[in-house]
Amino acid sequence: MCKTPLHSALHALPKCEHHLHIEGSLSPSLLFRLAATNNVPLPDSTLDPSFASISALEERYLHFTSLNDFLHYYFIGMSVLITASDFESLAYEYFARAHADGVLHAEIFFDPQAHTHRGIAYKTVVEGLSAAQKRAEEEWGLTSKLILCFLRHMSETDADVAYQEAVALGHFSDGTVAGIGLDSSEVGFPPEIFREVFTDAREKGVRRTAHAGEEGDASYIQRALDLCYTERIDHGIRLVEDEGLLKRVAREKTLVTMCPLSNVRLRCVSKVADLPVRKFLDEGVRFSINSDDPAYFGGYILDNYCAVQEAFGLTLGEWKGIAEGAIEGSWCDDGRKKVLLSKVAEWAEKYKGVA
Ligand SMILES: Nc1ncnc2[nH]cnc12
Ligand SMILES: [Zn+2]
Repeated sequence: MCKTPLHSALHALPKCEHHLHIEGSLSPSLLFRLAATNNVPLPDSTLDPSFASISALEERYLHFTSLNDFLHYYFIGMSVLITASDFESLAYEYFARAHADGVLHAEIFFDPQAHTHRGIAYKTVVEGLSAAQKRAEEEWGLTSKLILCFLRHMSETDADVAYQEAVALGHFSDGTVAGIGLDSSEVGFPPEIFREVFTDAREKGVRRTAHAGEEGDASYIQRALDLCYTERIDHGIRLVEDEGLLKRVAREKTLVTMCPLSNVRLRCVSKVADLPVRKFLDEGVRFSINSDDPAYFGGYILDNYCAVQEAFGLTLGEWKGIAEGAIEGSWCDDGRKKVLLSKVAEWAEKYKGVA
């Protein structure tokens, strides 16, 4: 339990999560269990002692030095996911945890190329994730969307193969997949490499987002917006380096999906208090708070909310505004948004006077 006196109010606050890599919710214990069940060899622990035990791997996750250092473990980790049922269990466990943290709507990333390149069919991945989404909605009323992410360290041709597979299966037109995103190593892989696929997505009415301004400078954000027509920016913390761009993002109400604990673990900032939360609030930048890869970064969404509260001491009114902005920036329909907004209003009424 975190130390903030607002803990129960933050717990009860109706939340939307927009920045969650489902493969990043694979805990070391599940990783070892699936490696054994599926007979997937893990790296030799004489070469990398992190793989000697669950606790050794957990300990290693405390010391990432950069995004690329983390990605090395992230891609090894997901190699244990083989069957549709593995993907279903992974996503169902994430939804259970998100529900317990007060998430009512989640938009989750998946990395199809990381699976197809090791022989796991795109259809297998989506079948498992969709089954979990259905169960989460039936059991808890937790609505969700899938966002197909392209790995930016791979070519645009490779991204297009993944994209065309989803198009051919009708996954964008039938709503199985709501949108596309861009993740993996940022610096040296600017968004415009993928402009053709993003342009096609825009023409087809497919929603678009991209990681930008995590390790890359503010120009990555500007290029994602102008050359890939992204409607959201994932991370976006380096927006503060370009005052004009920041004002534009505020004016255009572009949602920035922040991930505080991730930014500290990957050393983008040294502490949560160094993130531009106060600046974004003062300038009217719309943002949500998210967990990114919770099994790797030491916390799920509520831990991230609490970390922000401990660092910035926000008021209930400010949290209400953040929650409303997160709903407005979601990709669910207007009916669902209305329901979510009314729950935030009920929350504000219930907790008024607490702080
Ligand atoms: N924080 C992050 N940045 C870029 N790519 C990712 N893939 C998973 N987590 C990521
Ligand atoms: Zn991310």
